[in-house]
This record gives sequence, structure tokens and C-alpha cells, in this order.
Amino acid sequence: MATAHIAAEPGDFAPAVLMPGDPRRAQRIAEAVLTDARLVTDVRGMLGFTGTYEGKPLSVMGSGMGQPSFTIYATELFSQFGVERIIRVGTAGGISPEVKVGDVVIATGAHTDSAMNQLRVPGVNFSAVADFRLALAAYEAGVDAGLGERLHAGTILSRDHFYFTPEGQTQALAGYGTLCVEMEAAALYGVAAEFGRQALAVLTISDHLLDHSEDMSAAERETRFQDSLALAVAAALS
Ligand SMILES: O=P(O)(O)O[C@H]1O[C@H](CO)[C@@H](O)[C@H]1O
Ligand SMILES: O=c1cc[nH]c(=O)[nH]1
Repeated sequence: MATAHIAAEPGDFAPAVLMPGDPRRAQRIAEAVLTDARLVTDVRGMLGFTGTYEGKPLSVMGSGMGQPSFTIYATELFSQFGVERIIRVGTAGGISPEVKVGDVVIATGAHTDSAMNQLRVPGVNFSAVADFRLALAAYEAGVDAGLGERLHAGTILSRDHFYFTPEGQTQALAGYGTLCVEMEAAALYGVAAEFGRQALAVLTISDHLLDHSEDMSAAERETRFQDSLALAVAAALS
């Protein structure tokens, strides 16, 4: 049955869904990796496709930007469409000096300034963490692909603001080994915990907060995701 934000029927989604923020990236991913892809929802232009990859069912759908948007789609996918695992395929801004533009980050945990997970368990600072098996599968795929020093795994920041950064925050986070910043993973990990399902974010570094000399253009942000996509597919079908 269709939900408020997804015009699909039970069985239209595969157990594993790849979710980029950008619905046009969802279409590019569907065209790049899926066989016999069909559009299963387009409410609000948030395109979702289902097909197969090497004979296994796989879906891809945009999430929109920010934790509220991601939470709406992830909640409906987990609760109404039988989805078992969601792998976010996103872009992120580098924080650690170890991380360079074009590198791939497996987000094993996500700090956040959002209130969304604070409200989940009264009196508790919720730990937003990835599914260990998905993270391991993605990491092993990255090693096998020869990514070498371009492959990272560790904590990230999921922030509500894109343009506002409190003074000293980036340096402090770098001091705690935080790899990069994006806007959705903490919410994904919270919703997955709520429904007892699996989640992971695999991120492409599109820019660096401490050095903007190598930042990607808007077009590159839409298209330069092949390395992280390969790891996300490996995790999705592991
Ligand atoms: O490239 P996506 O997946 O949209 O991710 C990043 O890009 C958007 C901001 O430009 C935010 O959604 C952020 O998390
Ligand atoms: O949220 C994001 C995503 C990409 N780059 C950033 O600087 N921030």
C-alpha cells in the first residue's frame, strides 16, 4: 500500500536499498548498476528504482537532504515495504587532514548536533552506529578494490546546518579523529536501530573544510561516486 511519501506496493522494493541524497544520483546509480530497473515511486520527484545486480534484487532511492527527510523515507521503507538494510551513498566534506577529496569513508559511527536521536531514549545520549557486518563487507570490498590510503573507516559528523559551523568545531572534531561531515547518517542509524534493521553510510569526500583547493564542482558531486558505490553494492548484497 502506498504511504504518504512512497507510491509503491508491497514487494516493489528489494530487501536492500541504496540511498543517495540526490534523486538524480539515484537514477544514475540505477542506470549504472541495475539490470531491468523499473521506477517504483516518484512522489515529490524522489525517484526510486528496483532491478537486479548479478541476479540479486536491489533497489535505489533518493533520500533528500537532512535528517528529517532521510528519517521519513527510511521509516516508511523499513515499516511498510519489508526493507532489511539501507546503505546511504553520499558525499561529505573532509574534516581529518588524513582524508582527501575523492577518498571513500565508511561511517562506523556518527556524531550529531541534531535533536532527532536525543529524543529517542529519555535521559540517554544515543549512539548512532553502523551495522558491523555491513561495515566489514564494505571495508573488505575497498581493500580488494585496492583503494589503499584512499579508504577510511571511522566516526563522522551528521550536522543539521550545511553553511553554519560554530567556531572551533571543525578543529575540535578533527582532534577527536572525526573523518568528515555530512547530513544524514546519524538519522539512518537511529531509524535502523528503532526497527532492528541494518544500516551503513559509504561516503565520497567532495570537498575539505580545512582546504578548499581541490573541492568538486556540483556536476562532479553528482557523478564521482563509483568507488563508494562499488563498496555500497558489496555491502548491500553481502
Ligand atoms: O550528496 P548527498 O548524499 O546529498 O549528501 C550530502 O550533500 C548534501 C549537501 O550538499 C547533504 O545531503 C549531505 O549529506
Ligand atoms: O554536508 C556536507 C556534504 C558535503 N560537503 C560538506 O561540506 N558538507
